Amino acid sequence: MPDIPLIIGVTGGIASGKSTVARAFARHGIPWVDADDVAREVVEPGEPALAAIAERYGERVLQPDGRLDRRALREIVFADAEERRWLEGVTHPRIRERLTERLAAFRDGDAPYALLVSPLLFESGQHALVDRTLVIDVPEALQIRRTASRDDVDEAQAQAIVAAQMPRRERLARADDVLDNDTDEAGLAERVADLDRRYRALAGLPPER
Ligand SMILES: CC(C)(COP(=O)(O)OP(=O)(O)OC[C@H]1O[C@@H](n2cnc3c(N)ncnc32)[C@H](O)[C@@H]1O)[C@@H](O)C(=O)NCCC(=O)NCCS
Ligand SMILES: Nc1ncnc2c1ncn2[C@@H]1O[C@H](COP(=O)(O)OP(=O)(O)OP(=O)(O)O)[C@@H](O)[C@H]1O
Repeated sequence: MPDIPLIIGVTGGIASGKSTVARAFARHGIPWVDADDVAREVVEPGEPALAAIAERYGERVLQPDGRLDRRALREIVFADAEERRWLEGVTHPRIRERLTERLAAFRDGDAPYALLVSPLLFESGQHALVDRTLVIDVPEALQIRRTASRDDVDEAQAQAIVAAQMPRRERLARADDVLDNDTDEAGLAERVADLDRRYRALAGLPPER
């Protein structure tokens, strides 16, 4: 029997649909923490990670008000793997520390299970924080299309971000569960409802009434 509540690690490449899936689970009363949100918190003004980034790259990665210019940093780190590894070295330990705190609060709470949503669950070792993993899977062409239509990135940069992440096949091989998101939002909601029933059973709870 796992700890109650169970923590499910939800992962998938950029624009695979993780946030959309998390919102669908929220409709079943399931809370989540998103590693991308926590990654933003650790580079807020006053945080040591932002000071380290400013020291390495200077003014060109800061906005006039002193906040991080995310687009400028994105262009640096997705063009150069060494810079990306440096940035991860500065941010990931801090992200992990905060995720650990948030997950501990979920374990003390009364939800049947909770989600850790992270694009780099396997790459960053965050999978050690969860009991079970769910991979959101989409074909690469659809992933690139959804990235380019949602974010202010062109197709070449979307490709570079995908190339910086774990290959689809490897991620699938490591998954406990897979949610195929090559569907519309209604189809996605049905797949989430099935998983919710499964996770409640795994947590030793009756289905939602
Ligand atoms: C490079 C940064 C400034 C770009 O910011 P931006 O607002 O443009 O993008 P955002 O943070 O919303 O990330 C969008 C997507 O990019 C991908 N991504 C982000 N960081 C990485 C990385 N280090 N390696 C591979 N993919 C990444 C993820 O799929 C993520 O969902 C930012 O992503 C960052 O600080 N990354 C390092 C921290 C990190 O690894 N975050 C991922 C969650 S642990
Ligand atoms: N089943 C679906 N049908 C149609 N559009 C979808 C579906 N799932 C996701 N999308 C769209 O694809 C885009 C990416 O989805 P979402 O933001 O949930 O992905 P994500 O994995 O959280 O992305 P990231 O980690 O890059 O922030 C969004 O514009 C979303 O509305």
